[in-house]
Amino acid sequence: MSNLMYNKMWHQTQEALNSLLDKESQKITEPQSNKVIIFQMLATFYIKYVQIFRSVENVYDQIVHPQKRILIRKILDGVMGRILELKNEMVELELTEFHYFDDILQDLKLAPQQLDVPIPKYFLKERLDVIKGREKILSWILTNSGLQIPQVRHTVKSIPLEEAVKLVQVAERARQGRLRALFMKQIYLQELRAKQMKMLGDKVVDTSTAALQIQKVWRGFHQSKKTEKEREEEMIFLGMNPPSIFNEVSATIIQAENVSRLRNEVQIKHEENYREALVTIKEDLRIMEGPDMRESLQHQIRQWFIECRNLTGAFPDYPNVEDGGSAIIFSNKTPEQVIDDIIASQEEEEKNKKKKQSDTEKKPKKAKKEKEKKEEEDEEWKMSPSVFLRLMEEGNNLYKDMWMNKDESWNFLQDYDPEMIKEEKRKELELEIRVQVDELMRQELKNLKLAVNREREPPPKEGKKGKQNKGKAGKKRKKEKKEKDLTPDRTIESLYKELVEEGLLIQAQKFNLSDYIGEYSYLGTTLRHVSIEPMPSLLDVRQLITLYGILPLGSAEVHENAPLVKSLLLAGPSGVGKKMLVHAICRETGANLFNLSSENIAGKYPGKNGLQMMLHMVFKVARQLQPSVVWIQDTEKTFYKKVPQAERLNDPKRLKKQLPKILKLLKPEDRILIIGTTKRPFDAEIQSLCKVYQKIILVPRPDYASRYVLWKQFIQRNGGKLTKALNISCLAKVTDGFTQGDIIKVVKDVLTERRIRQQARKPLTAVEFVTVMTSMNPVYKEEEESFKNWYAKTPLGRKRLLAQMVGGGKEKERDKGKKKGKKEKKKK
Ligand SMILES: Nc1ncnc2c1ncn2[C@@H]1O[C@H](COP(=O)(O)OP(=O)(O)OP(=O)(O)O)[C@@H](O)[C@H]1O
Repeated sequence: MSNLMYNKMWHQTQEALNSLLDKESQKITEPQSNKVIIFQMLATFYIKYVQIFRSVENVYDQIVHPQKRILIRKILDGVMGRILELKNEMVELELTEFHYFDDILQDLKLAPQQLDVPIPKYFLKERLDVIKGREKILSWILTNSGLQIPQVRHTVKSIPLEEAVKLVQVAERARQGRLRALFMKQIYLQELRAKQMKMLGDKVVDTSTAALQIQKVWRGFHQSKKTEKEREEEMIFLGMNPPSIFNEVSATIIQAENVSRLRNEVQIKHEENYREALVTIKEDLRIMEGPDMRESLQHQIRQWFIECRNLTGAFPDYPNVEDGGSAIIFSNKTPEQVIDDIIASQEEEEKNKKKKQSDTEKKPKKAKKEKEKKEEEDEEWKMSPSVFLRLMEEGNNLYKDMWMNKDESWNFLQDYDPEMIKEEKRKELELEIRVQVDELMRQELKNLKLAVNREREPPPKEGKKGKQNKGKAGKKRKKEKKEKDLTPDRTIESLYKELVEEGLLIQAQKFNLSDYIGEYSYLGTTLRHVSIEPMPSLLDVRQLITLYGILPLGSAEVHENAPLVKSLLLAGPSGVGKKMLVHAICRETGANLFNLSSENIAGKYPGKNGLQMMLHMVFKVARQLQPSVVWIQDTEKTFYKKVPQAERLNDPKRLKKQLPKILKLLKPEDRILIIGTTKRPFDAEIQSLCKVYQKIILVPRPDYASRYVLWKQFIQRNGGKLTKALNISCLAKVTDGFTQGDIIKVVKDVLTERRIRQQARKPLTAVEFVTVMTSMNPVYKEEEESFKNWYAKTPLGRKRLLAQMVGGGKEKERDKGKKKGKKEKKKK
């Protein structure tokens, strides 16, 4: 697409954002008490923000104007953060991590695919060099230390020469044998035909009957082929079968991809031009306008000296550098105003002191009143204050002021706008020159005072300042003491190397989140209406991973200001893709992957001090080279109720006491996520487990729809061909209870190289897969139930159960609320 098109897209998105911001600011102030209406409102905002996010992300990825990109990035981060804030609101309101919007999607005429939260491409694109460099270093260390996992390759075995000759001989004789057999067959057939001719030659042949016979057979054959073809065409026409070009990538898409790649190159070039221009334009301005600026500043300040003396009879005191120098005088204020301001601020300080004293006396009474107020407010729901709304509003205002009506007819190539840089740099330059001028003028004032008034400068109050500084430094030192650096003399590189060699820092596998296949749950809301808690679909899980894992790790702005998620627990049966999701998070954000699984740390860094050193090293490197993921596989072992005899030697509970301490030390600016995965959460002490893991995601086994997609994709990826003989729907139905891991294994077992070659003659059938699958164990209902029961004991699960029990008629109310809403809509 062209520059014009992307500009148009941006303007449209801004318009949509503007109206959404207006609506939100109206709704936020209205207190609400009906939970159904609140949820509908939150969900609608959420969906609309996701739409805006999708298009802003696309625009940011493709627009080439460097100054526009700075603003769009700001808005993009704002929208991302707002989505997370709204999600958090919904979780607190509905007391569940999974939300279903199918009814709202229907109202808004949107497809479920449009609700997919995209992963901004800039997460990787803007750090590509760093990530690639780190990958290289990692694999270099791994190969040097002999830890590199051998890549799955067909190894070539060397054999002795004699054996090799024998092999070639056998193959050659077989080839000759096959040729000879073919030759013999031809001779035999020739002889047979000759014999038959001899026998027939005696009979009188009726050529017309023979022709008729041949015609009959041929016409039958021809017609059957034709009918088959027509039937196929009809099925395609009716949309029952995909057209033959369905799987081919069209030329238009290839061209579009090329164009977007080219645009990325232009983007980088414009970015470089812009960065160069920032320096050159400033230097030019310094040469061209600097002297004038300096003179006019000096003139202004001198004027101020004289005016002040005329008004007050004495020269003024020059403002300190810490107060902003002469800049505070000329911020559209007269000297009297400045003096008045100083007097007013002194009075205010005294008032504040008095207030504080009286406050401490009144505090108990106030606290009581506040409590009562809070209780009242609790009944009426109000949106929590948002950081990102302000950010988006700032961005939106900037857009309106600068870009909305800008004439860009001169800028066909969409390179930087020099005038805007000049404006920005002029301010910077003025500030710089002002500092120099202040220094000069301070001296001049001193001389003036000496010459005219014979005054002497009062000595600077060093004593006070010195004391203040000391106090501050003292406080800081106290804070620093809390986080002791156990490795002050070591470089990050050496720590990194050691962690890799110890197997604590591992290479993330190359999985993208889009590789995690699944289908949407289309019945979520319907099931909830009839009081059945739907099992989340795989794509719901994928969505949560994006929201809680990828977006905050990818963007520092979002991580610092959005509701903070420090730890995440993925619980589910074996083979549902928990490991895959962890690797995908690292892959999508370019994060380092630390493996602190109990099996991996067993025997490493022994003793209490050793453990502390290990954790210190891991989190020091994780912090410095953020974003990072700290993965604890089979995390239930860390929180075992009772350690099994066989595992006692490993001391799996080593991390139990340390984890809460580590979590406390993680600050919003540390982009580190602790992820635990478990297939047996019921073996762990639930309280301590839930204390460590802030968010718990139950990863389910695939439902019918997901299994259908999984079978199809896995078979195709492994070289299988889908024909009418292979009934995927039947396969998906029969394999209820089996996980993705099982399905992959079966597909790989069935689709051997030989079987793939045979497909042309012998198409694949469902029975082949089912036969292999019978030897596997599915996830039994009991296991699934125990997962659900366990989840009901987690804090969020318990809260939800309680809420359901308290508001037994909640679902009815919901229906009523919905009906009410619909009626109101109709009235309108
Ligand atoms: N939704 C999915 N789409 C595609 N592949 C998947 C999906 N889910 C799982 N897989 C594949 O299934 C296999 C098993 O997944 P994985 O090892 O991540 O499961 P797990 O839940 O961590 O198992 P365990 O608990 O036994 O360690 C992997 O090869 C993974 O790539």
